[in-house]
Amino acid sequence: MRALSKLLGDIYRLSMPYFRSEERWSAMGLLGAVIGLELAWVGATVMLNEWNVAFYNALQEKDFAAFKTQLLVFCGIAAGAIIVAVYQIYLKQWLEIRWRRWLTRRYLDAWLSDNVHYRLRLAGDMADNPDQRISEDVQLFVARTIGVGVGLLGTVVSLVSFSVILWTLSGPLAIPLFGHEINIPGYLFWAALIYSALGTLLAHYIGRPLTKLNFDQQRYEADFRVDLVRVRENGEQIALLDGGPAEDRKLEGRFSRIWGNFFDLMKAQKRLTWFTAGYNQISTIFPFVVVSPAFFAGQIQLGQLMQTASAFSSVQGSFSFFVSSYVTLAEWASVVNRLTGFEAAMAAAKADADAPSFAGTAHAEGPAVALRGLDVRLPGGEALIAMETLDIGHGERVLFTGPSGTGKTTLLRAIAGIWPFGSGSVALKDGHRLMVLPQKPYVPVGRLDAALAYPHAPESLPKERLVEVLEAVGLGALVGRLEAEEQWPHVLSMGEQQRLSFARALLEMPDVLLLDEATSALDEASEAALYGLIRTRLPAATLVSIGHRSTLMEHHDRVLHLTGEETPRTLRPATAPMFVSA
Ligand SMILES: Nc1ncnc2c1ncn2[C@@H]1O[C@H](COP(=O)(O)OP(=O)(O)OP(=O)(O)O)[C@@H](O)[C@H]1O
Repeated sequence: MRALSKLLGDIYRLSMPYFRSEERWSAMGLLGAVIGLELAWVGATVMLNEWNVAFYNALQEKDFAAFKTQLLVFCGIAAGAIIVAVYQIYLKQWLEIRWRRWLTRRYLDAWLSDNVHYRLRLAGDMADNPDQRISEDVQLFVARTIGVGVGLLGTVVSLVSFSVILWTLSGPLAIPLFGHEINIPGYLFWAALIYSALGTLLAHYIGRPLTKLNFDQQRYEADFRVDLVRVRENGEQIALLDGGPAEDRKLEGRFSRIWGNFFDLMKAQKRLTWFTAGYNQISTIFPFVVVSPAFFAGQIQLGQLMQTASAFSSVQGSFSFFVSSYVTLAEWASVVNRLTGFEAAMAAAKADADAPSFAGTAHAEGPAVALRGLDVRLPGGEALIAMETLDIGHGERVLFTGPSGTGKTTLLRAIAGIWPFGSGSVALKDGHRLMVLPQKPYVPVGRLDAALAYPHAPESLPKERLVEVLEAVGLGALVGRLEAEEQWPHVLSMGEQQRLSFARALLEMPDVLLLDEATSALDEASEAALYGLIRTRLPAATLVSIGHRSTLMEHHDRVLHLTGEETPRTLRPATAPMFVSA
């Protein structure tokens, strides 16, 4: 019971924001129309129920004129029902796609703002496969909420309407007990209620494992898909390493989880189907069994028999809503769980982003970058880097060196404000803009000018400017393909991608530029040319580089070495033989 009220609470929390949003009027209008049509549908079934009396009595009495009239009446009711059915589906889908659009936009905004997507990845398993949650789960949630919600409402209205009819049609049942007669009014209603309540309890008991199995199934499917995409994206490296068989084994392992869980799902569904199929078969005949004694006793005619049986099956059908929709309800519950978990994980990541670990107050006077009391940690809490004070002056060029794995990149992440683990203060001069050039630049698939201008729209920059920076970084040969749509991350060599990254810096003109082995794929002459370009084009920019090459030294004013021995590590002026502090 507690689980049910939690589920209902979660559904309310997930649904309400849309009906309170800026789209609330269209949302409520569409929902109102869908509900109205659902009620009209129930109205049509009530009319059909009444029509049963006249129609079957006409048959029993071989009254051809009445039969013809009733056919016409039927055509009228059926025409109305057809219009209702068509427009109900149409408007339901309209509401569905609008709601999905709104929710998708909301989730995309939340996921992509404040680097929540990156924080979620660092946080690990809290929200697996966000891609699946934003695409499939949102669609399923909206479809199921409208479908089940409106269906449930129709069921309740139908239940009330037909219960009244059934109660009126069913006389009291006299049961002899200890020499007395007990009269049960509306006994047909009670028979339908008991029959359905038993069915519901049994369906719930048998189908209970389905919620968790559905939840797991969606997760395993998504994991499998993500690994397939990784193979596609890293095809070249896998081919060079001859990693096909290894990927095959891994994917097979992934699929075996789908396979194993699906078998459990099949078994659970089979057990439930044994029950629901049997239950549905009995349901077609059960009303006649209950009503027929009155017919054979001559108390009612065929028309009344048909009307009563149809009212009985409507009441019993309404009561059995839970039995017939158990699989859908189980799927809905697991989607609600997944979205609730996703929202909670995003909210936690957003709260972390609002109180960043390394936030410092921007200063009006002082160095370009000021680090104070830095304590950078790993996600598990282990100390990585500790540093009391480091000031980097305006226009200064500093090189961080140190053995691999000592934490240079993580330090840069902390300075850039995306690393959430640790404490301390990183402050920039007021109004200064910071940009990072990573070792492996992100190059989106699509047009080259979009990759170059990223994250801005290419139209926001004059084409001559794009051409000019492309030529400046030595990619002049690509000018003719600026508007070509290609798989640029696969087409461009790593060195060319690093050049593209420098071109972005020329467009962006940041005040502080962090370069994380940003020239590692280039020859020394090209590296010197690109650093020279930054020096001439961005003479006032403060540079913080990470690198292992000794040739980098000549492009920097100061070298700081991250020691590899002790933990937490700290930056000291370089004394290692390879580097001499400038
Ligand atoms: N997301 C993460 N989760 C767990 N550990 C991490 C994560 N990112 C980095 N680390 C660990 O932090 C340590 C420092 O990594 P980092 O990439 O900062 O080193 P680095 O000095 O830049 O290395 P390299 O010179 O090889 O690029 C490594 O031991 C790494 O395994």
